[in-house]
Amino acid sequence: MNSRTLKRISSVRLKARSELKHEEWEQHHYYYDQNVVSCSKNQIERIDARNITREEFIEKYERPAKPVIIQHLIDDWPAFEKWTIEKLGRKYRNQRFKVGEDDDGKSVKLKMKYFLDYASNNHDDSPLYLFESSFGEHPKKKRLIDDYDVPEYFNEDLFQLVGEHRRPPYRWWCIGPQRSGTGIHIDPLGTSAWNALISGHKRWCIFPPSTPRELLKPTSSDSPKNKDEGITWFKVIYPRTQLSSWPKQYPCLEAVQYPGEVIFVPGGYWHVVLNMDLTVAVTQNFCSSVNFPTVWTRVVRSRPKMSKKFLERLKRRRPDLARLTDKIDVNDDTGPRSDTSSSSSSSSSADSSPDSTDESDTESKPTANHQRSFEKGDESVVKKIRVSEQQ
Ligand SMILES: O=C(O)CCC(=O)C(=O)O
Ligand SMILES: [Fe+2]
Repeated sequence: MNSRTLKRISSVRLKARSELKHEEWEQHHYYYDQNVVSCSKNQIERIDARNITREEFIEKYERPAKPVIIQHLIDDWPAFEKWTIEKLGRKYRNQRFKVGEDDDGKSVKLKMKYFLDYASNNHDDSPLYLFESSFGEHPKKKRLIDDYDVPEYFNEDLFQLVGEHRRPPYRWWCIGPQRSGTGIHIDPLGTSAWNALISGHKRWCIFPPSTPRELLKPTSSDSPKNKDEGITWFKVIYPRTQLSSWPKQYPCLEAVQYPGEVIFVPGGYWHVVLNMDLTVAVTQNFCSSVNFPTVWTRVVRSRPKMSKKFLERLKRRRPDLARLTDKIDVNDDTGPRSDTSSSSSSSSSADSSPDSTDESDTESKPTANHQRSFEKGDESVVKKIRVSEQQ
């Protein structure tokens, strides 16, 4: 790393992971372990988008909530030419991108030129991950939007109805150094996701929604300072999933995602990701008419203000779904869960007035580097929900 990069990285590391001392970034020597960034499993079904219509995809994969890797869905994206590391380094050289959050939940940003130097030249156990959701609102960074299109399979996007400024964050542009990743989680608000890989390789493990979180989540005793990192999961939990004693009803679906492939993660599924080499990807979460009942329940509970606006817009634009909300019991807990319930009591006291404010504004995608704030925000949301349920 060049000395300017080193200087910027030291400062960013301190802000993004204040719990780690300088030498602790490399304490496990994962850089020297090729095993964790290798994988020969291929347990997620693959399909070829050229032979499957949107309607077939919805009936065969989205409605039955089947994780699947889709080939040839994004072959015509300009991103394959535009998002090479060299071109990104030139076009966005001095633009600052989010690589984490500080202890107050504020974005920690780094210029592209420093991040790319760091990405290819660090020995960190779980490197910083560039994970940017606000590129659409930025004069220069918004050019990224021209380089891809939402695939037809996923083009129903009901949160659009509430407006760009009111809707929860929904798209992330990501550059992941080797060994960076996303710890085990379920995506927010019951939404489903697609994740399109432009370059590099991602190792995925996916588990059914019913899998108990206690089985899947590393604890502080597993790894005091790194329990939420993707690589920690692969080191600590993954080996257990491969034993004959692992419960058969919670199968681990493991696969490598190759460049050009899109993975579909249905709402409610647990997933964990490790970047096996330097990756460039874009991912979006969505609410469609298929996952609407679950998402509606989650929105009413954790974003009451937004749910009112959403219903108002649905009445005009999707009266069928607006009518459906009358039949959904938002207190019914049998539906897919979130990964929010926790025995941890680390969150500060949350007030119990779910109708006065939306509670989960802090709920976001749990990248390794902002997982802590996701947990914090989420914890308080859960507490508030529990309080409101008891009332
Ligand atoms: O690191 C990744 O590519 C996975 C991201 C993910 O699952 C998420 O953002 O919810
Ligand atoms: Fe996710």
